[in-house]
Amino acid sequence: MGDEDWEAEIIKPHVSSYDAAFEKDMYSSGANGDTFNRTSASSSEMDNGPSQRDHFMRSGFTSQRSLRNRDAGFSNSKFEDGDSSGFWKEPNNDCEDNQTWNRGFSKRGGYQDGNNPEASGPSRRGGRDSFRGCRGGFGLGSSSNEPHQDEGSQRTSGPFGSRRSALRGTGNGDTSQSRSGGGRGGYKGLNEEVITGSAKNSWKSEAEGERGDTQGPKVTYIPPPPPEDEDSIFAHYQTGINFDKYDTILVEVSGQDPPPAILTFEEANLCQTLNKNIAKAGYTKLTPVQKYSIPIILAGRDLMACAQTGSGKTAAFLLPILAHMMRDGITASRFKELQEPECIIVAPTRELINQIYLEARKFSFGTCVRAVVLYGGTQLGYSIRQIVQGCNILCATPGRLMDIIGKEKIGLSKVKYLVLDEADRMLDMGFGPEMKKLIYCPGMPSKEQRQTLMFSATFPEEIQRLAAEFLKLNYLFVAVGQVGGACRDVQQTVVQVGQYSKREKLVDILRNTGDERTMVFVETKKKADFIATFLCQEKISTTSIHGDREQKEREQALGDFRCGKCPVLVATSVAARGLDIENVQHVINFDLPSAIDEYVHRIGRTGRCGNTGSAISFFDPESDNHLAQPLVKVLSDAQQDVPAWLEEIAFSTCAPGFSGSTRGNVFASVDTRKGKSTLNTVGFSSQAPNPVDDESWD
Ligand SMILES: Nc1ncnc2c1ncn2[C@@H]1O[C@H](COP(=O)(O)OP(=O)(O)OP(=O)(O)O)[C@@H](O)[C@H]1O
Repeated sequence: MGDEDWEAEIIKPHVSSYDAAFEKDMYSSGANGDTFNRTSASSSEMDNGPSQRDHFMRSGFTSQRSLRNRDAGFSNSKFEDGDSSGFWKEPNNDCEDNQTWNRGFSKRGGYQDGNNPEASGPSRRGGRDSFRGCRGGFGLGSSSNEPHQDEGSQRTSGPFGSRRSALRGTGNGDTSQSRSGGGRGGYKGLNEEVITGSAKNSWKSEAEGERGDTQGPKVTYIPPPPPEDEDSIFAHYQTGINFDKYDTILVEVSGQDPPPAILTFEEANLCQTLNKNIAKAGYTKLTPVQKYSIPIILAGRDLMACAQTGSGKTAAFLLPILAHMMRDGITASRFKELQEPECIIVAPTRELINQIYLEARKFSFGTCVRAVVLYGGTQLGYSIRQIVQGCNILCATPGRLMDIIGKEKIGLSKVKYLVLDEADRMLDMGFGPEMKKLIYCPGMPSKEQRQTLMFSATFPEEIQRLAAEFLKLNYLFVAVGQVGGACRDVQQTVVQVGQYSKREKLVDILRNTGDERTMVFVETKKKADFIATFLCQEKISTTSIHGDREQKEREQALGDFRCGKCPVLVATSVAARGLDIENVQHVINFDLPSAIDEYVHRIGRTGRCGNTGSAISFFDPESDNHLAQPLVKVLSDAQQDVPAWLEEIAFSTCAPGFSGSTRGNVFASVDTRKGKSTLNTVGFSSQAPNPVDDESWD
């Protein structure tokens, strides 16, 4: 869309780009309405490997004692006698010893002990689950070739993987979107998403070829409004049996003069409306990150907070910000041409920022604080229409945010709070430049004049150092448990599976999990389509989410997964961070990510808020050896069984400084201001995701 168009679009009614004929094609006749391209993954294509059965399928997986003991569903004999059709076969040497045993790494002790804006505005309603519609499954692009054939070469072999900076334009925001067909990279448009290629070295030519193409089809998608009824707004899932165990996790606060933690919501002294909303949301007890972060933010301090996945970081920043806004009053008015939000929240993906927005809307319910969300893949005019109606809390993905700033639809001079959720991702090579642009935008208050808050479950040291540019010198660092550690409520299992055996194993697992919600992570968009297609062919109701799907499809896929219509969601790393979906019981890493922090985020889609979950990861020694050491560390720190074979690989690929023994090092403080940490950082990402990862981000 050209610059000249958006004004008109504000006035004109819009229909989305949705094409009924296309939908009919794409959403027909699969298992449970799922669609797949029957010609694209024909059995002949899939069944052209060696025909011998993989030894591992007979004996390896079932020898995982912990798995069998803890989750009978996974230790079914199906692993021993799966059918032989339709799979690539793997020579039988991909699992010599799959026994799980402890060698001093696991079971090392338990948890460580450790104006009066209120009610004056129009009420806004909606719900946390804005993703409506449980219609079709997924539409698929062509995936006629086995994807791994062009992916293997992209896997990283070094500890930090190969890195590539994201290429972003600075255009007008409405973008051309490619479908996944043809397996091309995911050029998604200016500013919103990275330009990538699915084949080695292809990104460059694609970037050059498409960068100047701002004339692609208009993005006209307007997301459905979130539900407006109070029940939907405050819908929530129950905290799990381990919620109270959060209290035993050791918390360390570093930096000068931190305010004391609070123990109860009452101690936070929030206004009545906020307290009501907290109660309606079902929150009765603070999580550790909330106990420490809320008073720090209320005291006006800058903060970098690291706490495990699913432990309530969103409310930890939203509640004190809202409390301040209620106390200080707000200035935005729906009648102003230029909206000047007091708070800007950025997050790396569209679905995550939408989720944060819904949380902001929930907690600000019944107040005159108005939250707005902007993200790519939606009509720019629609974004602008949202803003001009009044905007106090602006939740945005970086690309769309910079577009809107460029259009002078928001002013930055009133910004008091800048929040970077998934901050390590927001500061890496992919988004870092955009974030720097943001803080140096004309009008943006300097770091001395604003409060900057960063949250994540992982905080590589290099990223912490980069963060200093955004934060006041005396910022506080809150570490809940092990920085970068996995949530202990997720039972982690790593199994050795060769590339060619993965699909068979996946199907076996999914047949056992049945309708239990399961997220399957793969490394590339093309593979996500391929695996989703394959699962549908296997009559497993599946949908997929990745950066090549149109936004409407992404939201629909998430909606279908949330409501259980499609209990299996195949995803790239676009869904790895932040997504809070009720009842996700299993995460399967069909492909391991190239960096361990990504692993921590992925498995954190289950086991949230004190609930338990399981994660199974397929470890392919051909491509994943670089992850062995950090994986051993993450498993042992989370008191999980470490397979002997994984330890062997970890020791054999031992980097200087890796002791193997992490005993006694359950909690390592890694506020970089305190000097070099004891954490071994091999395999921890410090910059950007590798080219395969970042193709899916926006
Ligand atoms: N004090 C609380 N009491 C009950 N539920 C809570 C509390 N705090 C947060 N929750 C709920 O816990 C779930 C996880 O919270 P949230 O999404 O903020 O986690 P997170 O730490 O940001 O996770 P991630 O690292 O994956 O982004 C949400 O459903 C949220 O509503």
